[in-house]
Amino acid sequence: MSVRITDVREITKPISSPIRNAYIDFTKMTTSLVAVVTDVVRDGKRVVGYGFNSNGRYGQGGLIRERFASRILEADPKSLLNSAGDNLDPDKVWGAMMTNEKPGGHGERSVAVGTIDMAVWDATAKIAGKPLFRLLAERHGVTANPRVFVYAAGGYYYPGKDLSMLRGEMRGYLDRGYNVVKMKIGGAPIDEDRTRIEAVLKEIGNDAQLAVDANGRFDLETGIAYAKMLRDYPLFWYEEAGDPLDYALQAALAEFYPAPMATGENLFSHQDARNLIRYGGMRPDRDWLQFDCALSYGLCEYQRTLEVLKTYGWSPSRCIPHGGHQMSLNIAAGLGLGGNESYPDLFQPYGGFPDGVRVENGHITTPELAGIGFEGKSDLYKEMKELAE
Ligand SMILES: O=C([O-])CC(=O)C(=O)O
Ligand SMILES: [Mg+2]
Repeated sequence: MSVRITDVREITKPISSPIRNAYIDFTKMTTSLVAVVTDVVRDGKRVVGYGFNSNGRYGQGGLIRERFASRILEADPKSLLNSAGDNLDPDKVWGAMMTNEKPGGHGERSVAVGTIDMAVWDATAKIAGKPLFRLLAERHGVTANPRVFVYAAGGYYYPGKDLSMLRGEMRGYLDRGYNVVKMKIGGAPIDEDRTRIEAVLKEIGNDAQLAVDANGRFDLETGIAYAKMLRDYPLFWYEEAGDPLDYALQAALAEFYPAPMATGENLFSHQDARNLIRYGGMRPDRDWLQFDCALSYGLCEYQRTLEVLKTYGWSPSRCIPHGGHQMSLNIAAGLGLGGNESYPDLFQPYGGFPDGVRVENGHITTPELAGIGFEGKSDLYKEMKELAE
């Protein structure tokens, strides 16, 4: 039986909206949708793996076409297979993509590779005829747990959005079964943010907890001023206060903020993750790590990141990835992460869960669909099929 990647396709799609966080607006946001086409047939259908990058970084069509897709297509097909020769070996495909790439400078390249890597894992699990989370658990010798904690991310700044709209948005998440919600801070003066936080806390009462996200906006002084304000409230976490690479700032904040903090969505390699753990003063008993494989060289690299964390005594259960995609849902269910982000009202059709999956008590149950499960989400699969089937 032949197993061969016959094509790697990319199309850049808009995921734009008028929302704004403390650093960027999303009026021009895009994503790369990628298809890895194979010559394998399962259940009478050609196996195609799909991937896309999560929000925050833009589509990567240029890099994908100029370097990463062509390296896969130019490689000896046998060099991309597992030792039995009956499936792709994602690490080998990853190695082919990264040929002649120097170390360091992890940025847009990591998004391009992460997007293709998602499609390669989707194809690999489909060829194996299993949900990706089951495949991952088997490979790591652990027990999968399809029940995954998810929280609702939103609370963006938005033209004309007043406190009652913010409260209504949060109430909507509670109505849909979430018990942790997240809102943006740092895009308004601190007193206004305090008022926004108090309004949301009043709305959610004891039904849910609130996390806040500054999107890397603060210098040390502002980060500390916010820490002093935020510690008056029982927050779920204080996220990405300062620049993602300013580990000293992150470490200094711990002196002013004893409650949980979260960061990592803008760290794109296991080396950067290691620096955060070495120098960022993150506390393994309470803090959260948000590395997002779709932005950071994919699951091949994410597994190396988890190894780094293990070396430093961190449990995978402290990881709740950024991005709200089904790929991280599978990693959470397969490898015991602490949960996954979700954007109930944003970045559609890319975010979210397969049709019919409901949030109950802040958890979902990952369905038993082959691959990542994109075929179970009809609006998303419609766009995917247009690219490759
Ligand atoms: O607003 C964004 O860039 C997304 C983000 O930080 C998050 O989901 O944590
Ligand atoms: Mg964030």
